[in-house]
Amino acid sequence: MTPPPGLPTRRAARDLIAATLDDRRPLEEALDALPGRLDPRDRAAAHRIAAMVLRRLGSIDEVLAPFLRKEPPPPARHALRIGAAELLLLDTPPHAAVATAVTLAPKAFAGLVNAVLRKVATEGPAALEGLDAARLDTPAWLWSAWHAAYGPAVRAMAEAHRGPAPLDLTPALGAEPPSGAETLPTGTWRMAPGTRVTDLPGFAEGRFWVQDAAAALPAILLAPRPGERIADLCAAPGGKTAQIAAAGAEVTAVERDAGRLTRLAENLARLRLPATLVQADAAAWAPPEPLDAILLDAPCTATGTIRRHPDVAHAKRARDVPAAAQAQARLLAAAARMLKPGGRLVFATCSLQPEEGEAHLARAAALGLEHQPWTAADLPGLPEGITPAGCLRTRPDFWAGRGGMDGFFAMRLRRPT
Ligand SMILES: C[S@@+](CC[C@H](N)C(=O)[O-])C[C@H]1O[C@@H](n2cnc3c(N)ncnc32)[C@H](O)[C@@H]1O
Repeated sequence: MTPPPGLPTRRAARDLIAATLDDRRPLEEALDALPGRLDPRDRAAAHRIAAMVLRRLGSIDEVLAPFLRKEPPPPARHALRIGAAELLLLDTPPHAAVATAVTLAPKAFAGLVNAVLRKVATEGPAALEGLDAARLDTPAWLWSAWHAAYGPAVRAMAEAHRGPAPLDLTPALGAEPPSGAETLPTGTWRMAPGTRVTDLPGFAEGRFWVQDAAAALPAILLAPRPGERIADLCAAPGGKTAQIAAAGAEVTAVERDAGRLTRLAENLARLRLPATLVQADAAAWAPPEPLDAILLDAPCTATGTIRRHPDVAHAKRARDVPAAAQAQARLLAAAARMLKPGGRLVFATCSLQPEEGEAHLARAAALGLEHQPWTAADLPGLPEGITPAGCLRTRPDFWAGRGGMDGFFAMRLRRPT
């Protein structure tokens, strides 16, 4: 049996939870901010604990509720959450889980944390079993929005968020999959959750890049052709730029954030793929001449990525959706002006909210763009991903038995000749 993680791990886990829940910072950013001296294994273990707390927050708080007479301050609450997650969900030996959570709590709350976690150790498993976890672990506004959009499938969607996501890779042309990879029907290589991409043979040589199976679909459906002039708007970290460049098109990647554009440049250098890089607001940028095609992967609430980023469920609020949709509409209008007559545009978001997906069909029509629906034949590996209206709509519960996929929306538009 692997020894339970120690105190530095739990301290780091608490810092990650506090950063995401109290300061509403992205988990990835909080991970980057952990002390550099932290051992990589401690860092990975802290990430695992924090991700579990964030995935199962509603259930964990519900199990704790009967043992708390009043709300403890956040540092004590987070120590309790970590202890409960370890006791109930992470198979940590009870004495280790309780003892480290007690040390983690502010001194004045050590007794409370000790008493509550001892009760959780004995009564918690049965209490957890009786809960409606899918519902409790999904913020209420997301549950109702998804229920309105997808009906009873909301339950399977919520259940898909319960476990860690696999590592998905898009292969470079002619590359062979690493051992242990499952090749999915749409061409993605899938590795077990927790696989470190940098440890895989072929990583440094640029034989693949990290990209969720669903995130690979918009560029596949754009069907870039050699020699076409294509802009990838909102491009970093560059998964879709790489797909377009690998198809032989002349791609210009437009990204507003300088740091993220640097990451995109590093990724393309590793993959030995060419692209013109532009740091600009895509809504204000104009190409030197009208384009054959555009991929607009617009910034969004990212509610389709909760299985990879459990912090998103807690960071976003209902009011973020109309704000994101408005920014997307502005980018869509700008993109429409960049196309040559007959040029095509794939608009995509990794959101499950229809306001950031299907609702843009009407906006596109108002801009004078024609919708060019896809059919199931355009996506042979995943016919269920094409809606009756001819858009791409994936959900986290698709391919549930194989590890799921991100929620994505995409539609294809054409500027009339
Ligand atoms: C959803 S991510 C794009 C993922 C990327 N297409 C890929 O496949 O790797 C959105 C990106 O858009 C960038 N962004 C947001 N607003 C932008 C704007 N107005 N102009 C250009 N880039 C923008 C963000 O910095 C972020 O890197």
